[in-house]
Amino acid sequence: MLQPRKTLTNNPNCNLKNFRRLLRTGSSYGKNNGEDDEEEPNIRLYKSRGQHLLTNPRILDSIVRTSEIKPDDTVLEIGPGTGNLTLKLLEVAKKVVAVEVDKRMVEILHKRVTERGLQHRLNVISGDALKTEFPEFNLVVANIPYNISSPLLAKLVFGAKANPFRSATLLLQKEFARRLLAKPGETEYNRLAVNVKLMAEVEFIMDVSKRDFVPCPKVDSSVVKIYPKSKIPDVNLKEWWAFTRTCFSKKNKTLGATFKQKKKLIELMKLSKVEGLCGDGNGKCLGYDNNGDEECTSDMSSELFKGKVISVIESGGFSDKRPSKLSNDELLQLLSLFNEAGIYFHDHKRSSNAYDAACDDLL
Ligand SMILES: C[S@@+](CC[C@H](N)C(=O)[O-])C[C@H]1O[C@@H](n2cnc3c(N)ncnc32)[C@H](O)[C@@H]1O
Repeated sequence: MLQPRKTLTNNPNCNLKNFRRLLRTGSSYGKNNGEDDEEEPNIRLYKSRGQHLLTNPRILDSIVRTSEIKPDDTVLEIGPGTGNLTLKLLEVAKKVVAVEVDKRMVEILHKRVTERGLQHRLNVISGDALKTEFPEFNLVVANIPYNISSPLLAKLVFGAKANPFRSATLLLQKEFARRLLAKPGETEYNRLAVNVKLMAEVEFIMDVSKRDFVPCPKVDSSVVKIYPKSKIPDVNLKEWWAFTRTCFSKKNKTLGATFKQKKKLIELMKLSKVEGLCGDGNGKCLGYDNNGDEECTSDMSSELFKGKVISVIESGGFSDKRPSKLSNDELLQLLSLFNEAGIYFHDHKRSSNAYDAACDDLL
């Protein structure tokens, strides 16, 4: 069940002067030119739905400017809320497709857009953006609900082949944005960065203060711009996700140490097709007992497999390297060496579509 916020003013960092005005959900912030003065019904905002409305017109304008919208663009907006950003998008785009899960927001949005006579340019989809099949669009601009950042990003960047778009200008939680922007060797560099960088370039645009939202969230935000790559490395994505999950389970451990773990080796051995081993994925002899505790004495498959894995890592000079310091090119090279040796990471018996796997896994 959705838990409404008990109070919207309990954060001392909130700008209370603007807060009162902004309880009328469509109101603008700071200097008002009168355009947004119409009375809006009060609305209870839900934290569980990430309902923090961006209300500073200067930031809204910067986002629109940064997005470089052309007059014939169809913009996808996830979570339009009461339409503060939508109205600005409608001024410059040919069309806006807005996906909003909260029916109350949809109602307010329709009302505000109709009052400005812009309804013919807006297509509102009432539903969950993660479950909705997006109609055609060529640009994304959105202040998204932060609780769906990871799966939504996966849906956009891994879906870009089917749904190509020029760029996505997104307002994200600052820490999340930092991770997306992180380079190998930086503390924030993790699997999310690695997976997104496979498909897209990420550019930092600006930081946004928590005081620019109503209600005021606990965290600051950043705007980033994501550009899907025109040339994507030729790699099996499911295999890539499973491989990066293994590598980044302990991102600061050396790969030599990670791949010597008995449990990890057993998992890999079940999925791999390495010649000369009896543990060939048929569940017969895996070299260890079912718990992975006791070594099987009937054959030396597990030892052979371990030797194979180690020789692959050594052949590429990866034994002492740590995933947190590897570039995507290096990771791709290692995965390719593994696959060439018949060592696989993805469980092909696990049925999942590409998005589901990415959404489960991206972080
Ligand atoms: C951070 S608010 C942004 C509102 C507005 N764009 C703004 O900038 O003021 C996020 C919006 O996303 C909506 N939302 C939350 N989860 C959603 C989902 N799964 N699919 C679509 N919209 C969602 C919320 O109801 C809310 O209106």
